[in-house]
Amino acid sequence: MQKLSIHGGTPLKGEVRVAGAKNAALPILTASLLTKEAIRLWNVPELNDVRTMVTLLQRMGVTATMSPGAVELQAATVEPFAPYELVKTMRASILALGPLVARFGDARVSLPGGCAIGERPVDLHIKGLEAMGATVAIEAGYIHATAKKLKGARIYMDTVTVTGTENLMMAACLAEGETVLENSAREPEVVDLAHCLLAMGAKISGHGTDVIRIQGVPHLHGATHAIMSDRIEAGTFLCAAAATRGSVTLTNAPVTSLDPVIDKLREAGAKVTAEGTTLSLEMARRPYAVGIRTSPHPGFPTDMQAQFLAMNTVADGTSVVTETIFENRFMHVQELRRLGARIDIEGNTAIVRGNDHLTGTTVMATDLRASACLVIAGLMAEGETIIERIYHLDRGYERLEVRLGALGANIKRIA
Ligand SMILES: CC(=O)N[C@H]1[C@@H](OP(=O)(O)OP(=O)(O)OC[C@H]2O[C@@H](n3ccc(=O)[nH]c3=O)[C@H](O)[C@@H]2O)O[C@H](CO)[C@@H](O)[C@@H]1O
Ligand SMILES: C=C(OP(=O)(O)O)C(=O)O
Repeated sequence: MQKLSIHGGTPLKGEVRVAGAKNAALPILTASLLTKEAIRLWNVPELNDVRTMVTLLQRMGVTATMSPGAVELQAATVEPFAPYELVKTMRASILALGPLVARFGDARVSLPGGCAIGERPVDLHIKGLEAMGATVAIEAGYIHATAKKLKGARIYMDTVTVTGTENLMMAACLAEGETVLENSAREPEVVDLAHCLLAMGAKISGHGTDVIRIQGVPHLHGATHAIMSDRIEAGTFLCAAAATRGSVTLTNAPVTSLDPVIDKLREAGAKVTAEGTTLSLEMARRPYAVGIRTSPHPGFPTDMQAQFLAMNTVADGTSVVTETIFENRFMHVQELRRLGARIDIEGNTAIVRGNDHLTGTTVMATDLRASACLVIAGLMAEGETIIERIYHLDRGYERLEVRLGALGANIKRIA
């Protein structure tokens, strides 16, 4: 199994281009199931999750051609079935459910099961499809949804769900009549999906707000779409630069969707400037401790909590970090403690007392952003940090060690 070896202590310096967003690419890839015509995507990140999604689509009969940064898909004939062996490696496979039942009237998608960061039920996806007239049964671990023709409905979601909103928005595109999604997610990735669907001929308004209206159409057509840049990858580079007291410039950066992250970096003492899609950060001092409370967009993203927690371990002062989205998203804390971090957990809150240094040792990554957190900790720690189980990292970061190496980090992948 591959590992990362990091010798910490070098401030990150230089320029890096932000890749396409994993969490926009995954739903947009499944949107290809909504039409028999070709969908051409640009700025597609080269990630294991993207390869898994393309494999899943190919397994269903979709033809896919991948070239660096681009994917072309055509779902002319499809077997609407997503098997457990692929769904269990990537929860986002649930995003096939809405498009499949909307276009083919019959879909069998494996239930994703639990996850290292929380239980992550999909009840709101199912309730929404039922409200649109689908019959949904759980059969031997599979969600089996059928509908002659989905019908538009007013759907209220009592919890803000990103993939739930995306699944229902895609399904509603081919439903009869109008669907209104109340308390829908406002995440930039939902908006990017809406832009792709609009290019395919969908009638959607209100994306980016908490009420999305979709007027169903009989058919969608082919389209070309460039995936938005990854705000979480960008935030991770910024956080790593701030934590190592470095200076970096990001190009192709999704600047406006980074407001909550930039705000906290400035509070930590970083100088952050933006010009067009270029974002620069300079950190001249030990970071100040910053309080974090995760919440749906435009609040502070849960996918950046672990990286800021890493920075807070060496900060000047004590911080309180509260995770409100996932009930078990502090698995990185016990690993950070092994590096010398002083963190107490009380329920969904971590209290971090800043230490003036961390010391390298062997740690284990438990999920995607926990891996990024440990990389940042390794970049700050004295001596060598070995990170095991980095397959989590490869799900969502494109050649991270190569790009950090180009910024001066002493980091390498070892067998
Ligand atoms: C592929 C993708 O885009 N993943 C992102 C997406 O995950 P994902 O879409 O899975 O996360 P959700 O927004 O659905 O989850 C938010 C909360 O809603 C709960 N919930 C969700 C659905 C449901 O049917 N019932 C229910 O109770 C979840 O358990 C969680 O507590 O949004 C998360 C929250 O920003 C991010 O961390 C993930 O990176
Ligand atoms: C939790 C994440 O992804 P997923 O929803 O694909 O597990 C993430 O990107 O941090």
